[in-house]
Amino acid sequence: MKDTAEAIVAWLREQVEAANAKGLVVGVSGGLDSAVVAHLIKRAFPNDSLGVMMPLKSNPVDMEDAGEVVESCDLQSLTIDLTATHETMYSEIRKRLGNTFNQQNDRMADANLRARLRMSTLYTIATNHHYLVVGTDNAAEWYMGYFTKYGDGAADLQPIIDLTKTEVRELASYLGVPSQVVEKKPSADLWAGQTDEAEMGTTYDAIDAFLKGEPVSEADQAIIDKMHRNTAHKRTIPNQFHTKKRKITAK
Ligand SMILES: Nc1ncnc2c1ncn2[C@@H]1O[C@H](COP(=O)(O)OP(=O)(O)OC[C@H]2O[C@@H]([n+]3cccc(C(=O)O)c3)[C@H](O)[C@@H]2O)[C@@H](O)[C@H]1O
Ligand SMILES: Nc1ncnc2c1ncn2[C@@H]1O[C@H](COP(=O)(O)OP(=O)(O)OP(=O)(O)O)[C@@H](O)[C@H]1O
Ligand SMILES: [Mg+2]
Repeated sequence: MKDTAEAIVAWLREQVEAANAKGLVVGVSGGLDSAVVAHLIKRAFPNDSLGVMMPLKSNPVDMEDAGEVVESCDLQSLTIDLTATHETMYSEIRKRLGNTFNQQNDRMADANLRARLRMSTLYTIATNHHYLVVGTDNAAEWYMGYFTKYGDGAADLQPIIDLTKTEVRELASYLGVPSQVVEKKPSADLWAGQTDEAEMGTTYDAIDAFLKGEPVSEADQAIIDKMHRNTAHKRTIPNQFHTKKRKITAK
């Protein structure tokens, strides 16, 4: 894992230099993926890296773990509680939707707004510091489209996107991420009790096996194929309509 860590750190430095930026910022949730990215950005930019904790009715244990993550790599950090912001915005939207508000989609709409408020917060800070926003998607999440479009899926750089969840865990141990975070069940923490595997209906072991070209059960394969197909739109730029009448071509 030493080579992997060093290669990612070198790449992060190159990317920041190429963008004429000064450093890097990441959201730190107390989960595994952001813990790894927190350690990597600290290694890349010891004096120009920042971790942002953004509780939003979050499980207090996760925010305690996030605190231990930034301590474990001595990353500069700040906490911005988004609970009140989210409540104000979501209740205003609900009120204005009136009787067109769809109760069935309530939980997901609420959840995705959380991810997009975190994204907006990180970009506001990035602009302030002239930093780039670092994403935390791993290969399994990316392939499955298991992220909020323009929420946690939105970032300037994606340093761990070709690592399986197992590899992310190995890298975390190598980097010195606190053991309770390395061992924690992956969760988006967008609602109480949420876990990635329960929501997706398959396991990271199965997704990782599939990504490595190993056989998986028919049931797992069907879920993986379906989620990948249904989320193709998240991995591309938006479909564009081009009128042929005008001579402007913006690529
Ligand atoms: N074919 C298509 N072409 C173009 N756009 C299309 C589309 N189908 C949907 N869309 C658009 O995409 C939207 C749906 O996508 P999106 O908004 O992402 O929402 P969606 O995929 O429905 O939900 C996000 C999923 O990611 C999970 N998540 C989110 C955040 C963090 C984490 C984590 O692991 O920490 C996990 C979350 O639990 C949930 O399962 C639609 O509302 C629509 O606007
Ligand atoms: N409370 C939070 N504070 C700051 N950032 C957050 C918070 N919740 C989510 N995020 C950001 O959203 C990203 C996506 O969450 P996700 O759950 O996939 O990753 P994780 O929590 O780091 O790891 P795991 O998938 O193992 O739970 C996080 O990596 C982090 O950057
Ligand atoms: Mg998480």
